[in-house]
Amino acid sequence: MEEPPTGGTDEVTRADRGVADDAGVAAQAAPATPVTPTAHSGHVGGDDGTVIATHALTKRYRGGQLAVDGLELSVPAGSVFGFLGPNGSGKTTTIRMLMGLIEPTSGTARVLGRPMPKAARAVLPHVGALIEGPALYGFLSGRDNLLRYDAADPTADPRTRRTRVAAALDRVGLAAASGKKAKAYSLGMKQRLGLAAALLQPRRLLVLDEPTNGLDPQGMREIRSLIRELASDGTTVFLSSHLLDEIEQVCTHAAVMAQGRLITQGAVAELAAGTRGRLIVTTPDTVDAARVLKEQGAGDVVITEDRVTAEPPERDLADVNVALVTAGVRVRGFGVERASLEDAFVALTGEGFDVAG
Ligand SMILES: Nc1ncnc2c1ncn2[C@@H]1O[C@H](COP(=O)(O)OP(=O)(O)OP(=O)(O)O)[C@@H](O)[C@H]1O
Repeated sequence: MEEPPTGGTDEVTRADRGVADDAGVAAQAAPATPVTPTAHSGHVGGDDGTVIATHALTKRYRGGQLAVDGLELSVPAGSVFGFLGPNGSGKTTTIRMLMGLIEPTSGTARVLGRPMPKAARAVLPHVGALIEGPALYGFLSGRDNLLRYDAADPTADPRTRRTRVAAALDRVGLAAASGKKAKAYSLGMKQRLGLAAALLQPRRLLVLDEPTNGLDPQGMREIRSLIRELASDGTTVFLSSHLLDEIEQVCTHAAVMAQGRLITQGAVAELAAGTRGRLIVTTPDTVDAARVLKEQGAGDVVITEDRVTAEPPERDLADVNVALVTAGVRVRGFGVERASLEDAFVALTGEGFDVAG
């Protein structure tokens, strides 16, 4: 498919995006993209229990970069779905296609049961999005920023605007700071204000692109607990992240991307369970223990201080323990650590998970 004729960019439209900013606040994709539903918008579906479904979704940028390659994504309703991958693996490109901001080169994407970008006008009012940081006016207070967002939504009743804005501020814990100028907000507060904008209307789906990026640990915890709260109300949350532990902490489901391709997807517990954990032996006799473990068929034996870790051999681990003790190794601890999503990623790709920004 040809690129859309939008003045040399890959954008379908920038009409709904934020603009002015006097305080260096990221003025990029608008959260809670307000779009007028069309006469033929009708019912927005996705009733097969899948909120996002893509088929062979592919994006090749003009420069030739294959950013997303044949993606088959399936996001169940009610899930907190983590879209995980190192920087540059194609997450943002995928999200931009899902939100109808750019056209796929080939393949299809359905959001809430409708094709994107074709049905964007019908679908987007049901979707709250926070992409690449919220677009805020730094010289306006948090509350006034939200009032502007709400006013930009032609479906929002002006008579209930103030109540709606107050409720959204309260929801994200910004009620007390709502009179402060947005430029005085911390990064975490700006993210929360972006989330508040996405929550002005009831949403069936929230799409959050790296919502904790750049936040300090406290800010990360706050946003994560907010996401959990939102999900407990039944809203499906689709969030991208390059942080494995974030996905493990927050998400029920995940898809793992690497170099534009889907590596795996499914319930987080099952993704990790499919991978064997590591055998951990705690002992003062690490060198002997490492030798015995190798003799017993263990792979990737690593010594760290008083621990030897290894890929468990195929045999009964009770026999491995007996072999250690028989060889005179004083075993203080012996067990298999549950596999993490990172172990699963490494097992699937044969590579470490590069989180370098
Ligand atoms: N507008 C563009 N034009 C050309 N190439 C692009 C464009 N946007 C992204 N890319 C390239 O496409 C690939 C995927 O980028 P994308 O931003 O989708 O990845 P990502 O997983 O979201 O990474 P990050 O977390 O760093 O944003 C990268 O190699 C990137 O350089």
